[in-house]
Amino acid sequence: MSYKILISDPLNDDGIQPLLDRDDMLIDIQTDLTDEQLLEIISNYDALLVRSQTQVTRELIEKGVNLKIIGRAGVGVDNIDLDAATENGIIVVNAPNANTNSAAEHTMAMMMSLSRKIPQAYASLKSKRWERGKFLGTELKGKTLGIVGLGRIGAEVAFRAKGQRMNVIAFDPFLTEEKAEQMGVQYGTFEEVIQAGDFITVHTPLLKSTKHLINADAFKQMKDGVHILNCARGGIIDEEALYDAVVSKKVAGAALDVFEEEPATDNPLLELPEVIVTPHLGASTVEAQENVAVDVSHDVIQFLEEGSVQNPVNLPSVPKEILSKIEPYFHLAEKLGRFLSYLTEDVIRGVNISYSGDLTDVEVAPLTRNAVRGLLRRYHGIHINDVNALYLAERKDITVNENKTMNAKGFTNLINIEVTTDSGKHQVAGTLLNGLGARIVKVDHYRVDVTPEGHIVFIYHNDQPGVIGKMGNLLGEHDVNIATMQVDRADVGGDAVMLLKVDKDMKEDTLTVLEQLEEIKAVRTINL
Ligand SMILES: NC(=O)c1ccc[n+]([C@@H]2O[C@H](COP(=O)([O-])OP(=O)(O)OC[C@H]3O[C@@H](n4cnc5c(N)ncnc54)[C@H](O)[C@@H]3O)[C@@H](O)[C@H]2O)c1
Ligand SMILES: O=C(O)CC[C@@H](O)C(=O)O
Repeated sequence: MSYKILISDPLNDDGIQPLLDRDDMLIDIQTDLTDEQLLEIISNYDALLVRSQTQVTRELIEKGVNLKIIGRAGVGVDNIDLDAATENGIIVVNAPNANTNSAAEHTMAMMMSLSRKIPQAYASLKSKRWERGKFLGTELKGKTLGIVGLGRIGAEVAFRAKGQRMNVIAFDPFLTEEKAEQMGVQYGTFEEVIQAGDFITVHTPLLKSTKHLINADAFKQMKDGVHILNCARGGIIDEEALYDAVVSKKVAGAALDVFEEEPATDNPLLELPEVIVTPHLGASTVEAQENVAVDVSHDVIQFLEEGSVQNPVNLPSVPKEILSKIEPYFHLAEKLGRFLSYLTEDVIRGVNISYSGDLTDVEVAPLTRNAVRGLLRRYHGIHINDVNALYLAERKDITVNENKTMNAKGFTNLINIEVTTDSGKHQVAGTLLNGLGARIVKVDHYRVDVTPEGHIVFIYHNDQPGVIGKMGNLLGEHDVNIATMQVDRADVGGDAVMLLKVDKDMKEDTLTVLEQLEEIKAVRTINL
């Protein structure tokens, strides 16, 4: 199997070497494509790798009918329509740790440039002027740095600012007073941080909730002569409000690496001498560019080969040690879901998945995704996967619940899936037997013992003499070879089931003949 990978933004050559080294991956580097050209060719590719230039829109994703993975060589994924990727079952990965250091260093470089007016002084002397009186700076030592967003980069900036002997106060919705104390920073609310800062730097993602977080009202609350930094994302600061605050001298200076619209060559803020700028260079170091490209390349290879990734954006990541514990159950969960999908012909309203025994100790969400994938696979074919399984269930108004119980009914581990339909409930349970692999051990209320693979005929019938022989003869006449047969019943003479493993999928006419037998209530042919 070979894969085609399109790289549509410039990525570091050494970083993509792991991809270039592969004989089974065809790498196409085309960094000058227009949007139209990209739309035309995207269906040829299994993977797309971008930085922040390529706009990965819904239209592009929908045209990318063969796309399986989108890799963002960097942190921010605001150039990728994540909902569209999830809906289309495409995993998005990024490189969240690879440029943290560079972005933090860039923030510090901007802060020092801002405090000592280095860009302005540089421009002045380069135009042959010697203006020593014009560029009076301010020390960082003893000043308060307000950090909004104390994630990876915010925390690195805090650490470096303390090295400059600044006082650091930070706000982040996930920051507790204890954590702040451990990090040696003062804990504050958003208002406390913006009111206390001599310098204020933002390090949040751009979200609906952070768009224009720093707006006219926020500027009003700040100290006079405050310095503002944004090396995170354009749009976190309201640029019009910043412009007014600089002109009115409320803000003494601002350092911006990112802008609401990029490239930002026409931005009015460029006219203001107090505003220093770089063209989105936070991650532009040799090290960061190599790191981000290496990280996404590895995830693309790992995903195409094994179906797992280190840095998923639209799927919760599972730590390696947990993954190794639950991986053996992936197949079982998917097969149980698949088995169940054949038991009911009615619209499924709800799914309840119980995990017991050894499974009570582990994170089971990935198993739930696999079970739902199996359940819906009959209706969505290959278009359903881990990424969109829960989304597609939700779109079909199917409620998915998972729970854990101690009672594994004598097994060391047990997964029980129950579906509710308008006409009733069906359930199937399975286990991993030590050394013997996966087994389905219960279907509805009946005990069975069957490996979840191959062709199965499941028959609901009346418990009465002669049924088994009749069925065997009839299948023989229709050239159906029975590999194994199991029966169980609710009560003597009551409801009963028969589970047959057969060598090949049963033909439609055989099924019709079976269904016409008066002892038979229903027949399900199941292909696992
Ligand atoms: N300039 C560049 O080239 C460059 C390079 C790398 C990253 N970035 C950007 O820097 C930003 C931070 O990246 P990171 O890796 O540290 O991300 P991160 O996810 O580690 O940290 C973001 C933090 O923001 C916090 N947050 C979210 N909403 C908030 C709010 N309303 N108020 C306060 N805090 C809030 C989150 O809780 C989180 O701790 C992102 O926008 C990223 O895209 C820019
Ligand atoms: O690709 C880039 O250089 C931008 C990177 C940066 O903004 C990020 O979010 O990682």
